[in-house]
Amino acid sequence: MKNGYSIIVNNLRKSFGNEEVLKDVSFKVKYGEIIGILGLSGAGKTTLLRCLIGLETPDSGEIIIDNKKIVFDKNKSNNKNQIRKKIGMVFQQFNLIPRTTVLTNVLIGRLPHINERGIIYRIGTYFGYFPQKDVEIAKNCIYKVGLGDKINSKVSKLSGGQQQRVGIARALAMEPIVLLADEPVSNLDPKTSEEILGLFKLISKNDNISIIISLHQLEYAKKYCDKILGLSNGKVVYYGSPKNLDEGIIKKIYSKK
Ligand SMILES: Nc1ncnc2c1ncn2[C@@H]1O[C@H](COP(=O)(O)OP(=O)(O)OP(=O)(O)O)[C@@H](O)[C@H]1O
Repeated sequence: MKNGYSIIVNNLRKSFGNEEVLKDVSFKVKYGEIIGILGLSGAGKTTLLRCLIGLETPDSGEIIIDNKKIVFDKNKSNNKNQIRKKIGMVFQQFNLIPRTTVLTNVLIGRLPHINERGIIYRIGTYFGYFPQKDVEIAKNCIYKVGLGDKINSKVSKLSGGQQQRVGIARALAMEPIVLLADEPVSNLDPKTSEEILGLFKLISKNDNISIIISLHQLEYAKKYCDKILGLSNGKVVYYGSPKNLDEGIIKKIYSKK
């Protein structure tokens, strides 16, 4: 089991035009830790997650994932794709292919690994052929999220909570060391939201995967996260245990300034 930090972020800055959205953001995440990002709408939560997965290029600062620094410079050798394979993403809108089966959706999470094996494998997946080894990994992930009886069901026939479980299984099929989830429960009712957050917690502990979740509900963050990252106007105003969150800190997180 890996110890130490899966992600280290140092002095990250990101602007869009004249608006500086991330202002000197620094934090470290241990393997197996679950982090909740809290902040007002527009605080920079999504931008931070997008920087971590390489969808946005920071203006300056450092991101180290699994002890490897991400190279942002377009002119230098780019290791972004290698790093990206270590990070799975779970979306608010699930981002699944509704007319296909749970298994097919989860197998998509295997593509970065399969494509790496060469053009023949890549063509195979295009025609729906997936190596048995990858099918087994995908099935295991489906069992892990509690959908063992739905492997061949169409995603469109599943409830919202079940669809989000498929999204989690697809991210797990990448065999990541970090899972990022951007408001993964905003489209779910309270009971289902808690089930999904409970599943994240279980995965982080059982599989030693770090999970970073942006959340709008303070109560959920307190109940399910090991640490809270409070972002206000692009700045980290709190990083620590939910136990130490007091009224003053909560006010700071949810203030505009
Ligand atoms: N691609 C972009 N181009 C220009 N501005 C952007 C872009 N992406 C985000 N922004 C701006 O950056 C700021 C932070 O946005 P971000 O989506 O990161 O906030 P958030 O905390 O995730 O908000 P929410 O809780 O509403 O999702 C906002 O002012 C937003 O308009």
